Amino acid sequence: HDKWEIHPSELMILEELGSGQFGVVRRAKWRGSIDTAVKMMKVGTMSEDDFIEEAKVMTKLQHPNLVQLYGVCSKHRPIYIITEYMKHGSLLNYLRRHEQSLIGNMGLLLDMCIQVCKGMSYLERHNYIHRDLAARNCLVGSENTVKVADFGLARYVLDDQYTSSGGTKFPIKWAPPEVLNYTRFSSKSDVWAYGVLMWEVFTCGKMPYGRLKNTEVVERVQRGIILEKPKACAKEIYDVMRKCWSHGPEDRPSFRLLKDQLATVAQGLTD
Ligand SMILES: Cn1cc(-c2ccnc(-n3ncc4cc(C(C)(C)C)cc(F)c4c3=O)c2CO)cc(Nc2ccncn2)c1=O
Repeated sequence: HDKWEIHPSELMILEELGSGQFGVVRRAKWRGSIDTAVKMMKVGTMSEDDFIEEAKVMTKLQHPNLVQLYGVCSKHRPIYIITEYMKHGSLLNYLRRHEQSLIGNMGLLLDMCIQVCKGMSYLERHNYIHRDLAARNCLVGSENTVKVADFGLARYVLDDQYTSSGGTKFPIKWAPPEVLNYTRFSSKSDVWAYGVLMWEVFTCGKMPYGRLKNTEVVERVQRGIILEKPKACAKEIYDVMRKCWSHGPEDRPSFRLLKDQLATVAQGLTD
């Protein structure tokens, strides 16, 4: 019996949580009491057999700052992907909705960044690359817990508008030079994206580079022009962001190092 295979009869499907490029995601109760989110994968949007194979690995990735994959319903189409439920939805929407109460609270904003860093440090330790880290792909639960979601799923997207760096859906604004030029993903390209996520957090959900077109952003990133310091951000926090945007991946800190650096900054805030 495959542990990661969930029988649909164990799910009581409830309200819709949203719909992305993969189809609808709904809240569900699993085995009567466990709150879950169920992705009902629109056929043709993802290479399902490859994903189902990978799901066995993903269910083993367990950390307080990763949205837990509980399992899949893979015996029918569409397949279902069942994960942990996070009641406040995406970090991006949370930042935008709570800007007034968040903007002055540097300690809370920094804590959100540190939680994401812890989840990413765990993935880094397991040689697992996210490939689309951004505030929109993190989720907020009770007591301001923040978790990284949908890690690794980018590999199974079939839409080449999303997968190719020239595509209209490619996350250009979160991509470092080596990804823009050679789609060379690594934990260090996740670190670049993490720097942009920190910028999103300290601007309470602004769009990086404003309304600049993707071509203009590519040009700037390749010339070494980086995002400006957000007003609500202390200089030593911006210094950490800038290190994440080092042109060469080898000059960027690891998530492991970032975790220690941010903890030191957080300590400095409370002293
Ligand atoms: C687990 N989970 C998922 C979602 C939820 C809902 C709709 N779309 C998504 N998304 N969002 C983004 C997304 C992105 C990808 C990439 C491959 C990285 C491009 C792949 C996905 F499969 C998704 C997905 O399914 C999510 C994120 O997986 C919402 C939750 N919660 C709430 C609560 C209140 N209001 C709204 N959502 C929740 O707890």
